[in-house]
Formats: sequence, structure tokens, C-alpha cells
Amino acid sequence: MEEEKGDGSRVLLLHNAVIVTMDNDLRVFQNGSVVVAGDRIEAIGRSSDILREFSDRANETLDLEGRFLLPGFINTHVHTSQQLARGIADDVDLMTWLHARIWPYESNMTEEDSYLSTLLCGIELIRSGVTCFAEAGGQHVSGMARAVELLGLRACLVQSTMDSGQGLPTNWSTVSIDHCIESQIELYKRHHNTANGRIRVWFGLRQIMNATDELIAATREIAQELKTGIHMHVAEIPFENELVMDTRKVDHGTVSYLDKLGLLRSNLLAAHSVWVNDDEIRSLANADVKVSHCPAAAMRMLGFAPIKEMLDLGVCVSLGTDGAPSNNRMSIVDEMYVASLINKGREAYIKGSTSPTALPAEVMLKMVTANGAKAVLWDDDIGSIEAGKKADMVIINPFSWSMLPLHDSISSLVYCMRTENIESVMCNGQWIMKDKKILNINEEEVISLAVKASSNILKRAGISLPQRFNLIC
Ligand SMILES: Nc1nc2[nH]cnc2c(=O)[nH]1
Repeated sequence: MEEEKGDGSRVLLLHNAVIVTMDNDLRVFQNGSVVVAGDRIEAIGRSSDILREFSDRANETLDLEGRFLLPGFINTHVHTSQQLARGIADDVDLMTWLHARIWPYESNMTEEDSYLSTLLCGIELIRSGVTCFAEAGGQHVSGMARAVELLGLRACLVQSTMDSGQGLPTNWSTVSIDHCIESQIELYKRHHNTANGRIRVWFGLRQIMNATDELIAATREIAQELKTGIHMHVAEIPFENELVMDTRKVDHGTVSYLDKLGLLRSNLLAAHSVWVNDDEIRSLANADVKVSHCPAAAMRMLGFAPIKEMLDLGVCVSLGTDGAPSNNRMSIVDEMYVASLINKGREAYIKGSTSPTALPAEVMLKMVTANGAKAVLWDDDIGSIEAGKKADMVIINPFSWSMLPLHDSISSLVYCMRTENIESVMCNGQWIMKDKKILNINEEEVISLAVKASSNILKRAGISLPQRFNLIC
């Protein structure tokens, strides 16, 4: 292998791969090659053509021996700060989950805790083929940013803001509108477009139950001015809609009210959106709001989201894992499988018949690639394997008991693939996992530090979990 010529001019030729491009024409190259120059894809095509044209220029040529090459997966709803809280709030309802466990936990985290939590979360994201994620909101964006930069991932980071409502911890970092907006502008100035352009800073609204109209309006304006996105939990439980109807006097719930406030715009990433009616789905579609569907977390605490209806009416739906205490797996690979099964089952139940055709495998793959890229407002650069796009990709080894035989590649990627089949991951032209080794951190060290930090936070927050069984010793 030749030495690298330096970042901008390094040319890597990956050949003999099954390339599922996820471009607009859904092209697949059965024996294809990709040329990576610096941080971008320079060319893609048949292996024989690419080898002929680029072999002389390549610093490195890698034979993928029939493995799959796909765009890096995009996880559009992740709470990196909750990774250390996995298991502290299982089998409880959302309000108890938030008020008695998760907010006390989050509000007792330091920036260093958030850094460790994001590193630990990043390991799980990368191992499931994720190259880009949308943070759903914690308190210490600087800790997250430090970890994202080190891991080599791409991310849209947000601070979680709340200025009113029930359950707000006394030590929450942002409680007045001015403070919410000012601290986010400060974070935007410090971190937006850092890490070689891999980090973007968005604005966060935790949920309508903890946001005044003034905070929502101010967030809408500043995000518009800075041309960035807004991430918010939307229409999660019936109680949320009821509260909005009671206190804010609208016919239905959160989505109707956000429409009134002018928040429904193409830069809004609306997580969950479970309890929405047809009119509200139309409003989401008309405003080009992006929805992050998190099926496992929804099954645990929220309910069935009308995803088929959203897709039929033209909403851009992507996939998210949510956080470790609400899923509890952070594998987007598992999430594709779960989403597919849940939505087929829901459709069958509604129709009173079977519905195997609902949300087929190709739709699932689109959700974690092209739709994910639109959701994070980065589709000019990521979401498909095309010349000119950033080199964010995942290499999948299908030659295992879990995926063979490969009669239908696209369905195998959704229904058979396991996290263990993800072999290598590249973000921005750099390998961040190669042959299953995470490259930029010491995984064991991170796990050990993170576990220690997690019990200290639990103590500081004064959270003790009820015993489920009769503990003898
Ligand atoms: N699932 C989930 N729902 C929320 N609603 C407000 N915050 C959260 C959160 O952290 N997770």
C-alpha cells in the first residue's frame, strides 16, 4: 500500500462491491467501484471501467470481494446524553420517565459526563453503520461536540431547552427565553461548521408541554435567520394533545397549534409525531416538515405512529433510535427491521386483513439514507453514493449465517442484516471503523470511564430504582 499523499489528494479506490447507491434512480452496481478523493466521492461506476480509468491515480485500492457498499446510515433522533442512563427508566409511562428519572439524571450531568456519554453512544451508532445523526437535545453541547469530533462522525447537535411547564428540574440549565436563545446562539457560534464541517448546530425545543409560545416563536425566528434546523418532540402521547387543547384552545393538538404558531416549516424535524390526525399529516406534508419515526421507543411509551398515512400523503419520514433509556438499543439496523414489522402489523390491524406490502424493504432503506439526509438538511452532500457527494459510506459483509443466501439483496439488507454484519464505516472520506475496529478511540477505556460516570450521576441525582424481584444478596 502506498503512503497517503495528504488529505485533499488522497485517492482511494474501492472495487468489486455491490453498490446500492440510493440515488434518485435507485441504481445498483452488482460489481461496482467507488473512487474517494479527499473527503468526497469522485466517481462511481462498473469496476472494470473505474479500474481502467483510476488505477494509476489511486494511492490505495481495496477489493471488497462482493461486500455491499451503501451510503452511511442517518439516525435522525438520538439522545447522546442519555446513553449513560440506559436501564434507569424501563416499563414506566412517559411522564414518570421524564419527571422522575430522565430529567433529574440529565440535569445532574457535567460536560465531561456528556462527553463520555456521547463517546459511548457513538460506539453503538458507528457499529450499526451510522455516519450522521441528529441529536435530540441534552444540556452540554460542547461535550457532545468534542466527542463527535474525536469519533469522526457527522452530526446536527442541539441543546435541549425548556422554559415552562411541569417537571422542570430546578437545576435545569435554560429556564428563561432569553437564556434559552442566547445560550444556543453562543453554542452555534462556537461549534457550527466545526470538525471539518461535520458538526452543525441546530436549535432545540424539548416539547410543547415545556415551551411557551414566546420561546417557540423566538426559536422559529433565530433558526430562520441562521438558516439552520429545529429539533422537537411532537405529539407523543394523547395527554400532550389534551393539554394543548385545554390550555391553548385549538381543535386538535400539538401539530395544529405549531401550525398556528408558524413553526411548521421545512427546517423542523418533528420527532415521533404519533398522535396526529389526517389534517395534521397534510399540514406536515404541505410545510415539508420532516418526521423522525422511532418505532421501538414509540412501542415502549407512545403508541403506533401513522407512518403509512404520512408516506402516502408525502411526508418525508426518516428513522431514529431515540435514546438508550427509551429503546434500549441504539442500532439503526434493528430499527429498520422493527419499523417494517410494526407498520405492516398496524396496517393489517386497521384493515382487518393482512398487509405484507406495507412499508417494503426499499422504503426502509430510503428512510435511513436519502430521507435521513433531507431530514438533517444535508441532502446536497450525503444520503446517496454519487460523484460529488461526501464520502460517507458503510461496508456490509453479508457472508454469514445471518444473511445467506442472498436471493434478494434489498430485502436481505432490511430483514436479515444484523449489526454484526456492519464491517467498516467511512465518514467524510476517513475510516472511522475498519474491519469492526473503531479507530479513533479506545473502546474499552471509554466503556470503563462511562460506567463509572453513570453511577456517580445516578447518586448525585438521588435516583434509586425499585427492586423488581426478591433480591437475596
Ligand atoms: N422519548 C422521549 N420523549 C421525550 N419527550 C421529551 N423529552 C423526551 C425524551 O428525552 N425522550
